[in-house]
Amino acid sequence: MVLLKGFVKPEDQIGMVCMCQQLGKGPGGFYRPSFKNGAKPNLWMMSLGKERDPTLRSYGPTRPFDGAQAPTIPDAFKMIAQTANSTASEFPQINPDICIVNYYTNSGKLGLHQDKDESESSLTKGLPFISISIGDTAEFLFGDTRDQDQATKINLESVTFSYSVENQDSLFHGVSHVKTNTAPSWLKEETGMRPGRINLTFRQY
Ligand SMILES: O=C(O)CCC(=O)C(=O)O
Ligand SMILES: [Fe+2]
Repeated sequence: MVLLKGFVKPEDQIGMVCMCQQLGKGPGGFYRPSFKNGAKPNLWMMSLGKERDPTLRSYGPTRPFDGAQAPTIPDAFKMIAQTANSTASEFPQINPDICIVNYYTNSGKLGLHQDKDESESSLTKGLPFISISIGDTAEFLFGDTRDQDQATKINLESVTFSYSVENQDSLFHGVSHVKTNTAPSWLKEETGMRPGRINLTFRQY
């Protein structure tokens, strides 16, 4: 995993938040998913490019509960993700066709999991996910097992990182909590963003 601290410039963070606010209110916008175990964490989700079904753990053109199509990934988003990808030069370059946008309220969290819903070919090639975090800082956990106590813990501020997912060796990761009132004040002033954190993961199916 590579962590590029402060990689996304403030004006780009502001632009991304405004675009997420706009897309989030439209068709295919933010909704509160339920997960396989029935959990409904304080998390809102929106899929761009392809629609991800977190219950079935698969992708499709539309989402089952309202038939909405996933909005297109804005070119500006792709450009930022691809620049991060080429900066982390140890990873192969991806052409993202999926972007999962998560909005965590201050009580939001995401249990340790592996991302394995992408195509066999993407997973066997070990293509990276490019992850961008904006807003309040999160405590991010990662490790080789689902055991939270053994996981490494890092703070993800408004930064970006990428991690490689490989078929047999896929990283467990999750968000234990979001730290209240840690977002940069200019972000709130410029966007009116509510307390919480936005995370975008760019993936190639
Ligand atoms: O919010 C994060 O940093 C992680 C998001 C994530 O793991 C996912 O959407 O699969
Ligand atoms: Fe994930």
